[in-house]
Amino acid sequence: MTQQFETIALIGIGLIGSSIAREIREKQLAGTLVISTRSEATLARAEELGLGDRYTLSAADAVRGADLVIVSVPVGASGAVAQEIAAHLKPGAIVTDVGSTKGSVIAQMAPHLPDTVHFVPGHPIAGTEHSGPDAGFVGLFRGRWCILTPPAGQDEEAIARLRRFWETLGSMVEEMDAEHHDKVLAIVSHLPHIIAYNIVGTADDLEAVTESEVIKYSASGFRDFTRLAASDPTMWRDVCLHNKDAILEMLSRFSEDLAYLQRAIRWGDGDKLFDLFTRTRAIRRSIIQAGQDTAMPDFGRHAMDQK
Ligand SMILES: NC(=O)C1=CN([C@@H]2O[C@H](COP(=O)(O)OP(=O)(O)OC[C@H]3O[C@@H](n4cnc5c(N)ncnc54)[C@H](O)[C@@H]3O)[C@@H](O)[C@H]2O)C=CC1
Ligand SMILES: O=C(O)C(=O)Cc1ccc(O)cc1
Repeated sequence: MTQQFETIALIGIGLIGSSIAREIREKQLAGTLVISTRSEATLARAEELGLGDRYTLSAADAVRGADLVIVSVPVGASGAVAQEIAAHLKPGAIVTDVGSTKGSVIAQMAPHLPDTVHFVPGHPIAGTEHSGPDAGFVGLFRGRWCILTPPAGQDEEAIARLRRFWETLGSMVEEMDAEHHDKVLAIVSHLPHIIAYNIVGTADDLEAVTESEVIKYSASGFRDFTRLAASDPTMWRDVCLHNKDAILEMLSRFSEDLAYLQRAIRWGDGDKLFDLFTRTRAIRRSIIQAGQDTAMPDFGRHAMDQK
């Protein structure tokens, strides 16, 4: 493959950062790949794994001379990273991130970044419940969406270069505004994780009563929840704190619908239950039939946007 950037700096080398690093190396997308993270042990591990060409604990040092800077840290740390790198960025550099929330990352980073760089926030909708540099792998982004949320008026060439980068990693790229991103992701990604954390927590509380039955009889439905509930606590604490409004809005809709379901069960209203379960089964089947089980569902932009 052809080199796309002379120097790429990766700040943060966990699941996402190290997956990107492996792709860059395999596809030879950078002349030089510089890796930075704040923990000495993680940086040493990245070096052992041979993920980059140069390693440094200083994010400021890492971005000097870089044409593309990718920030891959928990969203709550993005402001501090932006502040640290701002004065050392090369004019004309593209600065991006991979954070699961976009409004908050933009609010934290943009005020620090100089006008001489192109800020194009991004979010690959691909991941696992694992974290750290060992968890990454080539192919994570293949066939997955990557959403870019550039501010209005951002340099088109910078957006096009970043789009091409993600497409080279196998992603399908879509652009949308940060507010819409945060609402869509609240329902398709953030709520499922919160519900998983909650149901596993509830089962854990019940375990005192049922002894070890929760583990013993856990069927695949419960096991699926435990996978999501094993996701990184720092990352998901930050997602909850940094997409608060959209998550609370979706949680309140969810609670209303759950109360409807609860009432149907209480009053033995089998028709209501059957109708809902039939509708949801059709949604799953249509996704599978269209071969789009990796695609972002179109939840209807207008419905999502109205409060
Ligand atoms: N895990 C997932 O499935 C996905 C995560 N994301 C987003 O990607 C970002 C990174 O997540 P993961 O790679 O999963 O996390 P991770 O926990 O595997 O890695 C985070 C990395 O950031 C470093 N770090 C933490 N605070 C830092 C700071 N202040 N300065 C410099 N480095 C710092 C850690 O040492 C580690 O190298 C998060 O913003 C997350 O929301 C996006 C898509 C999927
Ligand atoms: O592990 C899973 O099922 C995920 O949902 C991964 C994931 C987690 C966070 C994101 O922002 C995007 C994807």
